Amino acid sequence: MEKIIVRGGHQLNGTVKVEGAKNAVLPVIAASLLASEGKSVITDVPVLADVYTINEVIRNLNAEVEFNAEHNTVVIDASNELETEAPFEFVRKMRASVLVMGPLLARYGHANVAMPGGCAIGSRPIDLHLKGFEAMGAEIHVGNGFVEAKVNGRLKGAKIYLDMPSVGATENIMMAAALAEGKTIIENGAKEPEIVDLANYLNQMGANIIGAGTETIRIEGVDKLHGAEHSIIPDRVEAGTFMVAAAITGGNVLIENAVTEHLRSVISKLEEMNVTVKEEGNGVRVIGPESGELKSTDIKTLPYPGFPTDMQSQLMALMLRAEGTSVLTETVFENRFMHVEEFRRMNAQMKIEGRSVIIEGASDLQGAEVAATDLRAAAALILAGLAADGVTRVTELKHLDRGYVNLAGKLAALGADIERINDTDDTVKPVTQEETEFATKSF
Ligand SMILES: CC(=O)N[C@H]1[C@@H](OP(=O)(O)OP(=O)(O)OC[C@H]2O[C@@H](n3ccc(=O)[nH]c3=O)[C@H](O)[C@@H]2O)O[C@H](CO)[C@@H](O)[C@@H]1O
Ligand SMILES: C=C(OP(=O)(O)O)C(=O)O
Repeated sequence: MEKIIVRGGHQLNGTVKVEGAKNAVLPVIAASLLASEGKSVITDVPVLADVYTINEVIRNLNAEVEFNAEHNTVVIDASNELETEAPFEFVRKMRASVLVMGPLLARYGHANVAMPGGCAIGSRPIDLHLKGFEAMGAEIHVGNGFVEAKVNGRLKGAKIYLDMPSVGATENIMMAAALAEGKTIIENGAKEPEIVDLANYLNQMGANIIGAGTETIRIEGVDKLHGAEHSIIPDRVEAGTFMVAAAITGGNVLIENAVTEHLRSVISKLEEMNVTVKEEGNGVRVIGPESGELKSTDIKTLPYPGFPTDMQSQLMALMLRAEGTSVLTETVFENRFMHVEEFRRMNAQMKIEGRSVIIEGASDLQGAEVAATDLRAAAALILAGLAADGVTRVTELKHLDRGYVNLAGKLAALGADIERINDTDDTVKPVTQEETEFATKSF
């Protein structure tokens, strides 16, 4: 079994570079299905399991995809006639596969995608995506584990109010509306930087979208879209994870490519906790306080620009080491506290009360064998391990590989005592880019 082994107590120092954002590249690759002519060239693509999965999804739909992992580039030619069915084997691995629905429906008037189902962080329905398609004239049929959307002729532009600013629904509707007849207005849309990145890519493809990044997005449908070149924005969650790694070890780390504008809410909480954060060059320098000087704080997760749910478990790890009582409230997903039990195995003093976790710090964290319950929980357990006494072993690394490129290797380069091992052959080896690629290819 693959494990990450962390021996805590080492300060992190040096420079680390952030990859392209997972949550930006997945919709961008899905959007490439809208191009009935020309090739798309996507750069700054992170080498992640989820990227291999979305590439497989669109290959299966008959798009041509070349992933040059060494150069972080994906070239997509979707000018062939495409299939319109995405089976469960892909959607099960990665919920973002549902993002092919908007493009297929808009281009072919038909999409049949396996129902994503719930996952470890919540039930995650797609009702808002479907309501949007219906408002544009699609008929929706749910049965036999699939959700099918059909329209006679083209989708028609519509005014769509989202009950909540769902990232995926905003993306799916924006992609569908790009090729619809007439104007679509999305109200109460998600404002995440990844939405802006997708809109920029769609506009490069010939779409006419304004207002992305605000709650009202206006899309004037066009008849055709073509391939385009696009580079993916840096991953704000990976950047935030390294910020916590520096803070929790009392280290001093320059995080290159971190976009401070995308990280305001995280930076503000780190500063409240007595962590120093300074913009430097094209990144951010994070300096953790001396041991015993981290201060407690309260955090509530919210849609952007509020505090991101994808940084909740990492900040929870930091709160464990802060003096005093911290309260962390999760409002985006109803069940994103599975990591609490794992932290408790590391001697964390905390309890769940409804949608909040009350943390009594500073806990004397002890190394333990812990299992990652989802992607960000995997990172958070590693972060806790950096500050724990003794050896922490983190298992269930398939979650980690979905969203972090070589996290163990990057932390080791900053001075952490960390390695990734495979128990079955007992060889202890550092994680290289090639190994990550190899491991993720077989997913
Ligand atoms: C690939 C990707 O970009 N994933 C991100 C995306 O997920 P994702 O796009 O799935 O997240 P959403 O913003 O859609 O979900 C937010 C909340 O809305 C609910 N909801 C969503 C859609 C819907 O039709 N009905 C409904 O009730 C969800 O169950 C959840 O409680 O945004 C989340 C919230 O920032 C992040 O944690 C994920 O990392
Ligand atoms: C929840 C996440 O991703 P996904 O929506 O792909 O599950 C995440 O990136 O933390």
